[in-house]
Amino acid sequence: MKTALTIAGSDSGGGAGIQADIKTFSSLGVFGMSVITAVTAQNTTEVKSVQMIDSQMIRDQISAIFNDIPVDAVKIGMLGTEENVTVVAKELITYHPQHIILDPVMISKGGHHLLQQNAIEALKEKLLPIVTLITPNIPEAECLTDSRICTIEDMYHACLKLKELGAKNVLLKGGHLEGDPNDLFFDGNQFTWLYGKRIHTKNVHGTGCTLSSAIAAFIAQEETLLSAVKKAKDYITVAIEHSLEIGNGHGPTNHFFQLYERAGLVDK
Ligand SMILES: Nc1ncnc2c1ncn2[C@@H]1O[C@H](COP(=O)(O)OP(=O)(O)OP(=O)(O)O)[C@@H](O)[C@H]1O
Ligand SMILES: Cc1ncc(COP(=O)(O)O)c(N)n1
Repeated sequence: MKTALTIAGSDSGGGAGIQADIKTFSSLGVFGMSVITAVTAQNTTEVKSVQMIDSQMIRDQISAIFNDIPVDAVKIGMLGTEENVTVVAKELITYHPQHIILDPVMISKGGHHLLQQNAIEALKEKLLPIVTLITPNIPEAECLTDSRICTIEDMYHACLKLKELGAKNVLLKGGHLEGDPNDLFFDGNQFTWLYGKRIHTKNVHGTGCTLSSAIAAFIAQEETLLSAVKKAKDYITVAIEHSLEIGNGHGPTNHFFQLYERAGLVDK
């Protein structure tokens, strides 16, 4: 069985972070493992508090896994602090997994900062150049490239700027712009649009986490990067289409639907 590792924060509400990642891995038939970087007290309406895990513990979790279990793909989500960014980059250079997908999580849907300001430079310098793919949303790409992204043209420019910063492949998610959520994939040479249709729902908690984990799961199963990205876009679209009315705020996406579908329990 193929394996995937998520290095991310825990979401007690179960919709984003480690919990969304592991659900995605399982739903896509990949054995999931986790390195927890932070514990958040969170639900569908807010992040109440955050406790960072110290960097020695993060190092220990990473080495425990890599010294025993083959890792076919890594997904990185919330890292929180500069220290965590540095230790994760250092360990990944040591263990050198073949595929690393970086979702540069900065701010939660509710506006809570999940990455300290002084960690952004470290993420750009130490992590961005060593990953296979970075999957920023529009505000994250604006922060990383120090530019405004309002139009399609701006999206192309942001991808080129991320390449200048050392990114090998970019998936710039367009969900935060008006209109349909079209994402732009750039492999350093060619641009490919992944077109979406906006689903009108408030239940979009953890969509970025789910998308990046699905990419990791497909890459672990030996899809090409472009194919993994396309299949992951289909996965998140269905997961949002069937998202769950759980909690009073932004509810989670639905990973179980895929399992029901595979088992022939529902019609597509
Ligand atoms: N309402 C929607 N309908 C259909 N697709 C959507 C919708 N919102 C987002 N998407 C898609 O979901 C994926 C995740 O994008 P999004 O921009 O929500 O990421 P994000 O902001 O990083 O998510 P999060 O921070 O919630 O984890 C992208 O492929 C995006 O196009
Ligand atoms: C632990 C953790 N990781 C990531 C997110 C981003 O998800 P969202 O933007 O939907 O709040 C989150 N809220 N919590």
